[in-house]
Amino acid sequence: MSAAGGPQVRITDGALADAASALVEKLVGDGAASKLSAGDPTLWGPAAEPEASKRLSWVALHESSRPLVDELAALRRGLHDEGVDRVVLAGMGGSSLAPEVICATRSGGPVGGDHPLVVLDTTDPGQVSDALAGDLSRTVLVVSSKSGGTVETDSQRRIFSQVFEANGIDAATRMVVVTDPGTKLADLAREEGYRSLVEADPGVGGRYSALTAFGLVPSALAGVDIGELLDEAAQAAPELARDASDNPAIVLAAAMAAAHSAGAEKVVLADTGSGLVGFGNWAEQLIAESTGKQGTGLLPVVVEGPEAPGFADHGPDATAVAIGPEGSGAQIAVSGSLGGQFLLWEHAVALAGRLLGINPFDQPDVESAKQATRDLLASASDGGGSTGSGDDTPVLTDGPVEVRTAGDGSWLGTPGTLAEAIQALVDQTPERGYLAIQAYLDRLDDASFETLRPELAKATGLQTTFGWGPRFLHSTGQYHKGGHQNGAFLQITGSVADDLAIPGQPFSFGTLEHAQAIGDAGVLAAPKNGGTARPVLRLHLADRAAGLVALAHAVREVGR
Ligand SMILES: O=P(O)(O)OC[C@H]1O[C@H](O)[C@H](O)[C@@H](O)[C@@H]1O
Repeated sequence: MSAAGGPQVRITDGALADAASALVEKLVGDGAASKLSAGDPTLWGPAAEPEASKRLSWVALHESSRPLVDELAALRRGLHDEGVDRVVLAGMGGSSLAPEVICATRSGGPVGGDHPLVVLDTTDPGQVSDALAGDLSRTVLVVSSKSGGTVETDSQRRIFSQVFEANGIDAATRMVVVTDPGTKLADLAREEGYRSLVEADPGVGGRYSALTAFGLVPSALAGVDIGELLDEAAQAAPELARDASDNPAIVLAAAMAAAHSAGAEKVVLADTGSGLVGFGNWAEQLIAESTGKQGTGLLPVVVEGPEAPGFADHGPDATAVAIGPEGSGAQIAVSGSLGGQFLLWEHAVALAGRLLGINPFDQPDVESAKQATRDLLASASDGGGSTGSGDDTPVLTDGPVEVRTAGDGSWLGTPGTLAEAIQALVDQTPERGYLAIQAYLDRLDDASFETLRPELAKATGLQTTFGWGPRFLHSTGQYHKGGHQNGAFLQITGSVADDLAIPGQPFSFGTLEHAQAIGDAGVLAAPKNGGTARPVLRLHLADRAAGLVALAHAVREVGR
């Protein structure tokens, strides 16, 4: 039995438990759990070994991150002594998802609470402006990037720096950098004399970095007791290292892999009262980016709760996973403390990678969308501002919504209305496929767009994901491009009322956001590995609020 208080995994579906048992025994027999906990890089085969040998330090972070507890407490005290207590985090994917969950969970909710953290993981000009409009006299900017070269993070740093100075604040005193040793960002932090440079453990990839400086620096500055978080992980670690059939990581890995073998590649995640806030948004990067490659993988579908469409009523292509107590409809229930669940899911996904036969530490398709964006920006600055092919004539304009496709859009035909266009996309979705809504908007001011996910899932019976762009590019984007090629994509962009220049760059935030959307749409639509092109419907909203109303009405007319 698992130790009391440690993470727990229960397969509540008898057929799935039976199917998983052979894989449980295989992992136990291979000694996979103890090898993983000892940092053995051979578990994923010879091709993955070079990468794996640089990516396994996360198994011991509950010990190696300890020195950060006192170091960060001192940094926080220094800032507080100067009245600086508003923490803004500039970072994408693995550099922001964990601290967002940590701060929201320890505050008891996503907004406000005892440990507020403003997470800036966007290029949407409105959302960037709102972050800049807070009380700058009390603000510290944590600039987090493992590679040190992520364009969103660099752009956010540039504009904060400019606006601090414009307000008479010495920007260098308000910048805390988290990055790997030797990056350009580390050099910059030294040259500019930034307040603090925290070099992270380079032996940990972004999505496994919750308990490195990437997860801990913003959380500690926001006042979270990070020692307690490490204690929770330390309590779970011995459980996860056991080569035993009740090791929760083995059970979870075996269940996900057995479901995958049976054709259920979607993992539907619903919180059933775990007390963890937004945990699914962290887990989805770990699952999607680790497994979604070479035309295979597990697609995480984060839903609003156990009553949401796609959870209890899912079809044979999905497995319902409760984060929290098991409830009706769940086939797997996962519970435990926040630190314990971080470590549990990391172990389980790494072990599932072994069972699926993929390397869980690379992300081979993420770069393609970044390159497409760079190409578009380069042609825009040559050609005077337009982002090129993305500004082509709409196939249809229905009220506030302009309708376009990407790649070979012949599947769309000549729709007469927005509803007909969405219906055409749904009709293109393969049997057991999925729909992905990708909204390049302001995830705070435009939060109501999230209601489109359950509406579309209900109307079509298809598993449906929702991602905010460009945030999802660093999370589920790998799966959408490299995983099972059975997705259909509904991309939404919106008009920008007040664009913002990016200091020192030839493009603005609005241009960058637009180029990211068009760049990714082109990559999604392009046929991969000899496969066929995938449908991408691009909707541009000339008016965001009116566009949402039009979309909501259109979705109600859709069916399957
Ligand atoms: O931390 P950074 O180097 O800025 O990277 C942020 C994110 O960028 C990419 O999209 C990777 O695929 C992610 O795994 C990573 O978390």
